[in-house]
Amino acid sequence: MAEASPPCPGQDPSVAALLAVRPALSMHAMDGLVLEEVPLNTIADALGTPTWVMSAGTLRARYQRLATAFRATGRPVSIHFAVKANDHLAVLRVLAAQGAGADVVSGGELQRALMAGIPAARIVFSGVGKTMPEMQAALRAGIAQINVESAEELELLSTVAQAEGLEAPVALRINPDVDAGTHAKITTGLATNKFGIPYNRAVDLYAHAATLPGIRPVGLAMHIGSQIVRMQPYRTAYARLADLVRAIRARGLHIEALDCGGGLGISYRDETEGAPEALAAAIHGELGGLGTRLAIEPGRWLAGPAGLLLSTVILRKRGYEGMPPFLVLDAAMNDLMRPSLYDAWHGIIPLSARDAVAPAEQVHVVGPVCESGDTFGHDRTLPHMDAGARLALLDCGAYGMVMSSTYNARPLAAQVMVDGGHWAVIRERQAITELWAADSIPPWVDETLLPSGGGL
Ligand SMILES: Cc1ncc(COP(=O)(O)O)c(C=O)c1O
Ligand SMILES: N[C@@H](CCCC[NH3+])C(=O)O
Repeated sequence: MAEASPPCPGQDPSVAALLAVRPALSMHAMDGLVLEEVPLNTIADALGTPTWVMSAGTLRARYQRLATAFRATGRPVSIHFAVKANDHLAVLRVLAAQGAGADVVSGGELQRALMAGIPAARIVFSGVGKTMPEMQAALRAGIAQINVESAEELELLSTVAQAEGLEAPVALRINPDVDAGTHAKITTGLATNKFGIPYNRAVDLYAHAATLPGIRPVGLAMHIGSQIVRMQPYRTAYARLADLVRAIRARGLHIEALDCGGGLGISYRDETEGAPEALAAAIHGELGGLGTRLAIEPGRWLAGPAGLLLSTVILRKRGYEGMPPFLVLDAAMNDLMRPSLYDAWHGIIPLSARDAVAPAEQVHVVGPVCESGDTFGHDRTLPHMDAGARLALLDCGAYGMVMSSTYNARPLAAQVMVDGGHWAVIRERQAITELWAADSIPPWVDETLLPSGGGL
């Protein structure tokens, strides 16, 4: 439940502490907060706020650290970026150029991954409710593997594959009933979660899969949750996976692939980040001797620290006497949903060097949406900021812009990618007219407007 624990007032990491562990960010006297080599004020001046910013250099560096950690074990894994974390084509292209494949959970994500240039042979398809058209699209594209999450889905896939005259390479996603020790809303490997096939039914279902027309069972998959920073849950889950491989082989069945899922956590506040080297050791230790191909599906660890959300303080609002003031931002829960949904903590750094060294004070940081849950943090200790001050919300590269909505008729924010000293808009701010462009008023709705006469 790491993220659910409320931050202790007065104990937030300082700006200097946040910067110390984020190598792509630095504070400069004149330019203020700089990402790679680009002053973030330059972007905010040009585009306004709220605006998302992704660092291509950070994506590459993190991919390389992950790949290197696994190569060092002598058993490289195939890395499938979890597209749900950030599905922007530019992000996918940067990772694809490093060698990443993709883990997709919908027909839309499959199309995005293909559009970004990720080869079908490097795509796996997870998800608890794939539709027949989605299965059809995956088979026609010739993706590497479909991770099947139930006996019912297996039957459906067999029907689709036969109709297509194709064979589906299948891994059964197992629910190991292991507590990943993460927030209740982002755990996926417990018996009470909807994901995966009960552990004790896996071997029989694998044997059954081998008899189904159109199905070629190739392996097993597992994903126990997200924002996992301790290795023990992984080790327990992978030990169960190894038991299943041995049991499947004892039945004389062929198994060649293990997908170890994603979930590696990052340091939002002051948690110790999940180390790729430790994950590689856990996978190597539990599964390395089985002679199968190995894959992982990281999302947050690769993309989270690569993204920021720039925002401006609309106003400082005084509350009751003796209570902290409210900093009302122009970003809101419709942009970054994680704090409202999971009580998630995101670091906040002013863009101006002068603001960054202002005396610290306690504030509530909120958005303008009409929900009390529209908050980025209660009792946060931040350098004093006045109306008009700009700031960056940190570690928003995963599950940030992909979870945005237009609630309260707020257009989706612009997106930028930074690479060294370059920056470019990678998605324009949504125009307000796009919000109702697909609306229509049925002809049977009375179109005659009452003459104004009443009203306020
Ligand atoms: C099947 C599957 N794989 C991979 C991921 C990526 O998880 P994370 O972003 O925590 O690495 C998820 C999301 O939790 C998932 O559901
Ligand atoms: N969206 C979640 C994680 C869920 C991962 C997908 N199963 C987050 O922001 O942390």
